[in-house]
Amino acid sequence: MAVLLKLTARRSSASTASKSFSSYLCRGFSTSSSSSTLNPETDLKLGSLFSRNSLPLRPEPKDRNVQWVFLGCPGVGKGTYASRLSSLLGVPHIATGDLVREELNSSGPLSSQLKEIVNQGKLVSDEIIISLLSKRLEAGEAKGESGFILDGFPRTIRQAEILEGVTDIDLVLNLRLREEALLAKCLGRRICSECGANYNIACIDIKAENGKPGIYMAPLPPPPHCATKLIQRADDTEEVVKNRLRIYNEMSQPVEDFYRQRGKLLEFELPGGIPESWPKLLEALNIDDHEDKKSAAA
Ligand SMILES: Nc1ncnc2c1ncn2[C@@H]1O[C@H](COP(=O)(O)OP(=O)(O)O)[C@@H](O)[C@H]1O
Repeated sequence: MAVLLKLTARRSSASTASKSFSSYLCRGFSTSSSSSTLNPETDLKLGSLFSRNSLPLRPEPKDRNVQWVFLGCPGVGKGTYASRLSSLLGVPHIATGDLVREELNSSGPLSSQLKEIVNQGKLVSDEIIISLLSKRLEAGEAKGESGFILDGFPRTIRQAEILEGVTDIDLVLNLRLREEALLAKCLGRRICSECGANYNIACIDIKAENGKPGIYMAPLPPPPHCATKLIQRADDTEEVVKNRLRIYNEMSQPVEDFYRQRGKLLEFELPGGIPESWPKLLEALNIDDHEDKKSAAA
């Protein structure tokens, strides 16, 4: 597949490179409550993983794959677009929500604690998220992965600071969608319990009003072999989604500002469903992929 990435990576200044993850982590978490579950042995791994790739070993953009972050409200489609771009660019799509759900469904020690937090729509502690992300990056590194598209991380200023302290993020894409569509999209989300593919049974048709354009998003129905195996995420109920949206709106502004100040934030308003949005997103990202543009609706 012919992909031409024209994006000029915007990198933070080299001075940030000397800040180690551990110093951020220790400083950041030293003031956290006594209920902190910080495990330095595990949590410091994120820093060592990144710092193995950091100055003086920190590679130049031409030597490494993209390091992007996707921000956006629950239901906006971060997972869909991050996953498409990850296939196109050959970098892993790492969604912290998926890492949390894997841990929650395991028989690990955090499972019941996570279930309670996630099913109320609350955020998991920075310590746990960093620990899960560290493990995922370490596993990826062992498989020779390079670059990433992070989806759902960072969600707090502390997470953003930790990430900024240990590696260079080239671009932060902030996906936006009309508020009215978000709840319906979350409630319509379905997952195949067998293959894990994501579908959406909601048909969103918001008429233009008060100068705002209308928006139409067709459902993404499952093929017959998945149709009988669909499940819904336990946190995709109306009450929990409303709570997630409220918490996201509360926490996201400072994270957006953090990246805006560093000149890394790219705002992208979704104009509709995948067929309308995907080619425009590629254009906004300066990515040329003739084949993919043609098959956007696929
Ligand atoms: N970076 C993070 N910080 C804290 N909690 C997180 C983070 N990422 C995921 N979670 C937890 O996992 C849940 C599911 O995340 P995600 O799949 O990204 O959902 P959403 O559709 O709300 O964006 C969140 O509601 C939260 O409890």
